[in-house]
Amino acid sequence: MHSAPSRPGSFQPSGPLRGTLKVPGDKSISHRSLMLSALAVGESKITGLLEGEDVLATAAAMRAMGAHIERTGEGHWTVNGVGVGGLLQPAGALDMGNSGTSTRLLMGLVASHRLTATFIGDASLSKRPMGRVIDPLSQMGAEFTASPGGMLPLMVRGLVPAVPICYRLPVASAQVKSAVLLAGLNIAGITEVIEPVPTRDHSERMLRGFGADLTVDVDADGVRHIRLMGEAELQPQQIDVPGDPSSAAFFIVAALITPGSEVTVTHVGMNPTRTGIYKMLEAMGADLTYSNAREVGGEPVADITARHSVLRGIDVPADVAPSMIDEFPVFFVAASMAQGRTTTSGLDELRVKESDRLALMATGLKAIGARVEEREDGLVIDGTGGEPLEGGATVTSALDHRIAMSFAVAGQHTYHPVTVDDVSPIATSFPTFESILHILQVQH
Ligand SMILES: O=C(O)C1=C[C@@H](OP(=O)(O)O)[C@@H](O)[C@H](O)C1
Ligand SMILES: C=C(OP(=O)(O)O)C(=O)O
Repeated sequence: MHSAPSRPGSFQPSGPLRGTLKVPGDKSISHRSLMLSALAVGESKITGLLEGEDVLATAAAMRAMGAHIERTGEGHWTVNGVGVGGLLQPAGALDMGNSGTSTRLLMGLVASHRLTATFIGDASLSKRPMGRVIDPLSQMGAEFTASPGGMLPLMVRGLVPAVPICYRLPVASAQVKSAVLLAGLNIAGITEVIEPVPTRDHSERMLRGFGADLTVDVDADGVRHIRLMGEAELQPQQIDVPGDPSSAAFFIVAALITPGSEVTVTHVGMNPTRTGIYKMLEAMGADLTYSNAREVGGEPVADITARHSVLRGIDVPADVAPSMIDEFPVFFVAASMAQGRTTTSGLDELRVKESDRLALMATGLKAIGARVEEREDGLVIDGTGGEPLEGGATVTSALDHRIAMSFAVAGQHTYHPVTVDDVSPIATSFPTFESILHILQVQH
């Protein structure tokens, strides 16, 4: 799916960043809205859908399994679903491109349907661990033939009727949680996921919104017990997808590090399981203000304004990690220009994303003059105190959109341009990133 040719990008400061912008729809919510709409009987309408390559991979897969999915305008999509249990045998392999979320959630859906599906992906996705979903889905009765190390390409043979399980997550992962819950939709009885560390809860919110019988209880130790009653009947919905807080974070950090900047991002999802980046930036002294707080389709939303701020280094508590898991690359950029030391830990998961994000960020930041120590589970960064970084180097993005965008942001406050060897992966989650950055640069 990530088929755009490789293309380098050069980023350099052009003075303050100014303006008001909207970022595309939330990637996690976009995937889920297509999947659940495809499992409802009748017509759902989605607005604000992210039209990035990852979400288009999900749309193509749901079509291949029988859903009628149509784009009716920019971000406007109509889905006629097949009903829970109604997915059909796809004719060919499902190409997941670069998208871990598509792969793991769809493996869950397929696991409890009477069909066999082969999942393939790009070079990055083919190195990512799928054992974490193969384990619980095998307990439910699905059969897997995977490449060595539990990787793609892999084949799933679903089972009907499959077996409901109670599964305690061994790793803090919303994708694993969601895979088990989505499998549970077509299994009689209660499927339970025990979540010791909270992760993004979009699946729970949206399953309930579609009419599933799902409860969440938090026990005395703060552990979440999520129970879903199977053989659910989902009702079609109208979904307005909020702007992606992970995408917004790039422009918020760009404004914070670039002197004279003031940027407002409107309609940003403020689900507390996603806002760790904003809390940590505020702890560093960031001037952020929130306005127009409201609720859209069961998710909190607000406008965020960021003004240039001299940030102070902090110790990021390890338990904040899940609520900012995709924002660490750009957070490291902010830390590299802060006053004093920033320490992060508990970030082993960053090594199994689209790239090894700890290694790539440490190498790239050092190449452009930052002081970074790479530890096994985090980075320790001594910032410049608000001074620009040196720049003047080419960094590697390794099929990782967030690495590419993070270095584009770093290039807003350097003495010499920052070159990213390949910016094409940005299209997986944020196809309009470069054009928005350009607009902010020229609106002085
Ligand atoms: O469920 C989701 O939509 C996602 C969960 C996270 O992955 P993990 O579940 O692997 O932590 C995140 O990194 C990814 O971008 C999207
Ligand atoms: C990790 C990410 O996505 P995925 O797992 O869906 O590839 C991401 O978008 O940063």
